[in-house]
Amino acid sequence: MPLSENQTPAPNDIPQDVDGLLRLAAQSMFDVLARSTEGMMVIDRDHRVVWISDGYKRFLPALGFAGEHEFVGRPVEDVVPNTQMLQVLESGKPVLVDLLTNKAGTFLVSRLPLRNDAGEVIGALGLVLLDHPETTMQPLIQKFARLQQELEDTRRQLAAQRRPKYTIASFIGASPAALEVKRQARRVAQTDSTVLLLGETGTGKELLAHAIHSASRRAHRPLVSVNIAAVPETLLEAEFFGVSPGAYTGADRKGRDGKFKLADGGTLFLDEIGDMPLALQSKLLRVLQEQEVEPLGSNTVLRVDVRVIAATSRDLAAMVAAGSFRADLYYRLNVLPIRVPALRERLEDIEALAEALGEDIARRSGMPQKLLSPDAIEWLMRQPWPGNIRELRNTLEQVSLMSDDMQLTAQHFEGGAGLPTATTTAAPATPAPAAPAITPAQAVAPLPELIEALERDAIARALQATGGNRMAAARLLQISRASLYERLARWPELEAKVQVSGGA
Ligand SMILES: Nc1ncnc2c1ncn2[C@@H]1O[C@H](COP(=O)(O)OP(=O)(O)OP(=O)(O)O)[C@@H](O)[C@H]1O
Repeated sequence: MPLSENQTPAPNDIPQDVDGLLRLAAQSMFDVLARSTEGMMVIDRDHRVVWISDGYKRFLPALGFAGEHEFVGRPVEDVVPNTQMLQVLESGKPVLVDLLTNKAGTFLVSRLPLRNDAGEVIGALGLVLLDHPETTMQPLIQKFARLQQELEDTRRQLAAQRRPKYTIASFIGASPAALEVKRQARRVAQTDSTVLLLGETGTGKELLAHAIHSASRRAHRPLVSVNIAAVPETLLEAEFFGVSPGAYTGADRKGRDGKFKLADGGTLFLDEIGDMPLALQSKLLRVLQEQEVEPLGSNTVLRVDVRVIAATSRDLAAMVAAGSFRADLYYRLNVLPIRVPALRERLEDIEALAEALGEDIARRSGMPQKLLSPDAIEWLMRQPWPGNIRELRNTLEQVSLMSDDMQLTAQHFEGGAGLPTATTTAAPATPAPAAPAITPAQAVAPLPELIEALERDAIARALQATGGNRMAAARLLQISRASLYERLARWPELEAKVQVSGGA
């Protein structure tokens, strides 16, 4: 029915020949492209060149052809080196932008499949969008090159940070106990098994983990560390296994690789494994057994090749007995245990350690290295060092910085700040009895008061031993960081002993 003048046609009624319009659009587009691009060609389903545009003809001499008659009619792969037109014929998928380089130059090209009404691929269309894109696309290429350079620099910096800081020779000491540790470290470095480093705080477990990694076949791959005690429990799972894109909104929207993925091909150092929450222990066990991780919010698994070195200052066997550490994980970790001796078990190493630590302190502070008199060495050997080498280092650093003298004697240490936690006259085999926290006069007092005095005193000593480092002090006391913080809040006078930066 004809429309009256003031009637607007409903979209469905458009009395147009849509097919005809589309054909026209295709034809116009073809003509525009044939004229405005650098060149165009069509091949049939037998990959023969059936047509080239006028623009394309100027490439023929560079491709080695005198004229169109030598080129058209021949298989495209015979006349255009490196062509990818056959792949488009085979896959039926367009390649919208690609770079093609051959003896005629480098070109920015597009390739589109041509289909008949039944949808079958009956040929392909090739477009040369830009001739010598290296000059025409210079600004874009420069920007791309700059971004690539920045990415490369960042990768290099990250690799440098992940490079092992220590080798086995960095573990100073020639005592039988130290030599035995180094022998075991060298031996386990040859294997790919899980290593468990057991020892008190500050004995050099982290140093050994780096050393084992750098002596292993994985040395050229990353060493990634996670201090389990330092990561809030709620974030640990994402930290370990990563987050798949879209699992969360906000900062993690794009997804994030977990430490296992980052350590792929290398080593993962799990410090303070004893602080691992029970729920995560079973997941860690699965990863150790299967070498597969499942990022949060994803239902695919990633294969990883990671060697785990775990460390703890806690008594894992006792934790297993108490039910706070899974027995199966403990056995899995305990394949190659190395017990790192306390400093008081290898007092003969103190001189060499003090020398090496003194050199490092001087280098870092920019001041000349101080000499230690024989009586200073003897004094150092008489201390119990509950904070081990970290405590020895803190003491040396504080006494060196407090004095202008070039030689440090026992007197400097006896009167200096940062004294070790207890002084005895004979070299002890076990920690020396500390000065009593409770005097005889207080000895008969309400039990809660006595316990509180003992606790306060123990915390003060631990903070002193660790140079005010709260995390190390909590480890030394074998209490959680949270309970140390709670006690520090209760006894503000102890806060004065906390390092400004070492609170961790
Ligand atoms: N044998 C050693 N030779 C030289 N320096 C050492 C040695 N052992 C430890 N150190 C130094 O002592 C400090 C503490 O060592 P490290 O962090 O490896 O101990 P840790 O056992 O991992 O301690 P924590 O359990 O508290 O994390 C570091 O500065 C380390 O370089």
